[in-house]
This record gives sequence, structure tokens and C-alpha cells, in this order.
Amino acid sequence: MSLVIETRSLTKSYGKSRGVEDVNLAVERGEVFGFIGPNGAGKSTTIRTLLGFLKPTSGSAKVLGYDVVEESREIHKRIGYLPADVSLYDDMTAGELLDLSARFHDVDGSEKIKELSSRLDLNLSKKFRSLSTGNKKKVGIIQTILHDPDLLIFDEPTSGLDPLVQNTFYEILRNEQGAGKTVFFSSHVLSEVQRLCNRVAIIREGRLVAVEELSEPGAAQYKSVRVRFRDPDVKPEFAGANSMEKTELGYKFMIQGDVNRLLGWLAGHEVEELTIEDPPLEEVFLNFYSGDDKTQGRGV
Ligand SMILES: Nc1ncnc2c1ncn2[C@@H]1O[C@H](COP(=O)(O)OP(=O)(O)OP(=O)(O)O)[C@@H](O)[C@H]1O
Repeated sequence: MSLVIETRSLTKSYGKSRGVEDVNLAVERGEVFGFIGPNGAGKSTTIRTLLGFLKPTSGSAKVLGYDVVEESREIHKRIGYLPADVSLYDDMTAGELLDLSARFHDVDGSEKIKELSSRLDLNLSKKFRSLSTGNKKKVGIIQTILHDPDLLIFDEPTSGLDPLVQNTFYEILRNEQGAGKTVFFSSHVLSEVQRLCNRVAIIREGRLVAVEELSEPGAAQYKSVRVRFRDPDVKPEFAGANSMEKTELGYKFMIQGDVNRLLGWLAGHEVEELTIEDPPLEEVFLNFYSGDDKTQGRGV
């Protein structure tokens, strides 16, 4: 069985309000699969349905070959899941909670707990209640991979983590992928999705709008640029600029690849204001990747 996650016309509505509609996903063994979209798009709803915490209104889904409605217990035994908000027994220390998880899964986790807590800089002797949001998330991350599951599902794993810890988390993910694990994670953060994923699904207003292959993770570095020149007659006629727009505050465009070429070009002009940042996810994927209707392609 090469499909680790498979949904068919998966639909979940919350009474009258939309959750997700007609979602078709196919995640293969060994992939790092990103699931991105704006707030309220339906990422958590999809994930919670895959775990059997929510019952589909219609359609179906399988995880590791098990039906999410009929066989969710089998799924829970075999996967690691990190919810968006980690809440565990407040009165236990981080170390006690992780020992408990290891015992629950009947594994000796002591070495792994020691190694991962030191890599993530987590103090195991503190009560869960007293930990910061980021440190609670670290407990959740260790708990997710402790029992060596074949599939890891993370709901916004890096929100609340500082940049150094985020990098450690990326290394941990790469190790897991190297060990043959499948990773499915939701995110708002374009740069991490580009760095880590083989494929990415974009969800918007409850519907999948694209599934894209990132053949070389990390290769496509898109940046959104806003620039205002001192001389209002100067135009950014820069060869690598895409999606150029003139705004009240100057020009806005996107570039792909090395920013140094742009900086070299800008150095020949008098710049009053400049910002270079990660563009909104949808803009990148819809402008650059989606020429045709990719929802008909592989995996959707
Ligand atoms: N328990 C609920 N009752 C009613 N509507 C809900 C419930 N949970 C989610 N929704 C609605 O379902 C839609 C999808 O929400 P969901 O939490 O899945 O989005 P998300 O992509 O995970 O968002 P975020 O990035 O903000 O976490 C939203 O319109 C939300 O308001």
C-alpha cells in the first residue's frame, strides 16, 4: 500500500457553516506533504477528520489503509499527531508526561526523550502548567515521534517556536523522512513549506484549490518586494520581476531566486523605501505554479 492518506470527496460541515467540501487527497509513503491555507480554510477540520475526531458529513477517508470512521483506534495506535494547541495533564512534569506516553505505546522512550529534549532545549522537570506555549509545543513534538510511528501529522507545528527551535524541528523532520516516515503538516509559513515539502496542497474556503509538486524542496525561493524610489519616474524594470503592480506607495512585485541580483540592480537607483519578504502563500502558488487546473493532477 503506497497511499498513506487518501480522502474521497471528504466533506465536513458544522451545521450550516462550512468546514471542508469535497476534499480529495492522496499522500504517498515517504512524502513530506504540506497543507497550507489562510485562517479558517479548513486545515484543522481536515486533520481532525483524518483522526476520527470528527465524523465526515459525506465522503470517506483512509489513513494507513484504515477507515477513519470505523477504524480510528487502529489509526491512533500507528500515527503520531501534534494538535495545534497542545494541552496535557497540567500537574505532571514534561518528563513524566513523556514517560507516560512511552508506556502507553509500550516503548522504552528514555533515550529518545533525553536526546530530543536536549536538542529542543526543553526542561523536563518543569510542570506542564508552568511551561510557555513554545515549550508545551516541544513536549507535543517529542510525544508525536516518541513511539516511532510511520505517519506523523502535525497541525501548525512551528507556531510559537522561536527560529532556532524551528530549525531544530526541521532537522528532526528531515531525520524522520530519512527513516522512511511520512509527514503531513499544516502551516501558514511559506518558507518552511518550500524548504521541507515534496508536495503541497492549498486549501481555501474549505476547498482544495491546488496540489503542487516541489521537485527540489528549497529551490524555489519567492520573495515579495515593495520599493519606492526617490524619483517617482523611475520604474523597477528589473528582469526577474513578476506580477508588477503600481501602488500608492510605490511598486510591488515578486522575484524568484537570489535577492542579490535585485539588490545589485537597486544599488544604481535612489531608493526611499524597500521591503523584501515572504509573499502570501496563495499569491505564490497561484501565480507561479498553477498554469492549468492542477486539481485534476496527481494526488487530487
Ligand atoms: N467546532 C466548530 N463549529 C463550527 N464551525 C467550525 C468549528 N470548527 C471549525 N469551524 C469552521 O470551519 C472552517 C474551517 O476551520 P478550521 O479550523 O478547519 O480552519 P484552519 O484552516 O485550521 O484555520 P487556522 O489556520 O485558523 O487554524 C472555519 O470556517 C471555521 O469557522
